[in-house]
Amino acid sequence: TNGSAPAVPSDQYDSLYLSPVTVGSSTLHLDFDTGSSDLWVFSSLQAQSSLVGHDYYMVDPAKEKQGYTWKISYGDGSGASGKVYADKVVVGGVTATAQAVEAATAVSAQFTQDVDTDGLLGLAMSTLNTVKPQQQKTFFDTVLKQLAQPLFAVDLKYHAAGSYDFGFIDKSKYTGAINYVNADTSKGWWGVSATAYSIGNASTSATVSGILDTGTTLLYVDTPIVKAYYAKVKGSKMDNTQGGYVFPCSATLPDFSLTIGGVKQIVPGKHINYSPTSAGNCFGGIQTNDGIGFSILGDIFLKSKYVIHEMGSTPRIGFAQQ
Ligand SMILES: Cc1nn(C)c(C)c1CC(=O)Nc1ccccn1
Repeated sequence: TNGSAPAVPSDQYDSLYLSPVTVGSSTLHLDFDTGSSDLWVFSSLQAQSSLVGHDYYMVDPAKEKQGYTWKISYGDGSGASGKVYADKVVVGGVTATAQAVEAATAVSAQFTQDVDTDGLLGLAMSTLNTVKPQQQKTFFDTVLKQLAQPLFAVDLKYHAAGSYDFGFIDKSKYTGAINYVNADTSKGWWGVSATAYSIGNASTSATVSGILDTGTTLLYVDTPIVKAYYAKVKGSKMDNTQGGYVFPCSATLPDFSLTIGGVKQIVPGKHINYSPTSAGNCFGGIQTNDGIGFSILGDIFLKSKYVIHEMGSTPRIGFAQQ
């Protein structure tokens, strides 16, 4: 069986995208995350005060995987932990009958405060799954064999609802050719490399290695590239109190592109105006990766493309223009 689930922006700035998932007998709204590999949910194991505003998973003790635990921390300092259950998970009509469902007992403030997000559904390699004593499969790995093709496609949109397709490529969702490159999955992520970047119509040769990450809002690249980009934005500055580069909301932002597999993958300048700040300027969608040693191609990069993640004998990534 193949299937498709909507990806709805959680707010007016596309901070994250939420997809409806049936977990046991509840429908939760999860953030599908190609940068991690745990399916975790807000649950009845948590204090009631943490559940206000959230939909949550009503655990059934009979389904608990006794003695199993999980604990995840993300690069931005957020995290969660809890216990593990085996239950039915349905995404767009695709059913995993005994999927490892990681029920939270504790979650960090970033997640508790975001009342729209009821958990995450990881879509990176299962080698990054945090469950102990036995690592568990992602939803995609669990259903892989029942899909017509071993792939899922990501169609995030700018200030609009997109979708995640499982098992098939939807020709109505892209124009032109799909450009495929091999994925570097050696670190558990969907890794890609670019051979150049461009700001406006000026191109610079450089190696930009990064991971595709639907669970990250912005596009994080090496500091020299960030500086070169905002040098082209009048009135822009690094604002440490806001935590990144800001600029006048009236500024014209140049397009940015990464050349992957010989093809320029363009991020329209308009997409790089992420949101207004509390200080009356606007926060940039391109920010520094703080020397973590790789780039994070988050939603700002992804929302102009249809991106196929194919787990064949050689994992591949396909890029097409929306
Ligand atoms: C924002 C960021 N900074 N640094 C160093 C990294 C690695 C990130 C990406 C990140 O943490 N993404 C995330 C956060 C919560 C849930 C899912 N993905």
